[in-house]
Amino acid sequence: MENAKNTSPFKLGHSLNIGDPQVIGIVIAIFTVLITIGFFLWRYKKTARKAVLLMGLSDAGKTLIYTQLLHHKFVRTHTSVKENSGEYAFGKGLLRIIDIPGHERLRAKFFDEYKHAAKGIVYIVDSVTVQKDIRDVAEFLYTLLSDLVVANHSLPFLILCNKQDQTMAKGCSVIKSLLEKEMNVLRTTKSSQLESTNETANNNTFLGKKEKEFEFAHLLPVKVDFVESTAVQRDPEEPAELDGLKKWLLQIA
Ligand SMILES: Nc1nc2c(ncn2[C@@H]2O[C@H](COP(=O)(O)OP(=O)(O)OP(=O)(O)O)[C@@H](O)[C@H]2O)c(=O)[nH]1
Repeated sequence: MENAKNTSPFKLGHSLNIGDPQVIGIVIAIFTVLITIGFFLWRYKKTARKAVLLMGLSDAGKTLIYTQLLHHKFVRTHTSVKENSGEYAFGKGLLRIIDIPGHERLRAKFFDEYKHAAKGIVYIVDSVTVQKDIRDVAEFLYTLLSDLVVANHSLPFLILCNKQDQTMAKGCSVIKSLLEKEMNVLRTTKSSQLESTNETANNNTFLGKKEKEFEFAHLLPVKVDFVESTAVQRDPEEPAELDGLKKWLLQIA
């Protein structure tokens, strides 16, 4: 009994023997636990959701909004074939803004690549052509909203009604009701397509409340907000009008 007391590795003073295999075992165990915790913290930081995806049809203004937000300047843009990614810092906060190409053949691939890092999605709409392109605008939005990652993480959406400097631009409330009407139609066609082919959806294809007209408010806990923007400067000395977008970014950060 006396012997056991003296060899206890927890007893400081004369009984702590560094070469004791028991002590070595404990030290190795502590190191292993610390390294494992460190590794998980590092992985968590690396994969933490801090990206905001700029999405929408081609020509909506994503790349110009990206450059105005990050570099505060107007640039002549071209159809993007790859993503732009950069850090948007404000106060103590930091978000990664990712401008995803709007081209039909590219957008799904980029969305799949970045959706796991997304903290929110900005869906940019060309307010001039929205009525003419309503089917495509609504269909792409429907695809994004019914994605499982969006639903599981309740990712917030901002519908950004861009190009408000144009006289033919529709306002936010008109765009919202145009989209709600079209989403309603899409929802019916998508559910009957599924029924007729006897397929089971691999995502939440039914959006909103059954037996009710489609409303964005019914998507909660996925919150969908609408604001207006103008990404070109009306006057070269004046900044672009992106205040609504900036406020929303602050809210979700
Ligand atoms: N008048 C006006 N033009 C804008 C505005 N925002 C963007 N544009 C113009 O719209 C065109 C398309 O803008 P982009 O930023 O390239 O569009 P995009 O959404 O990135 O397009 P993709 O790269 O094809 O996905 C450019 O000529 C822009 O200068 C705006 O607020 N007002």
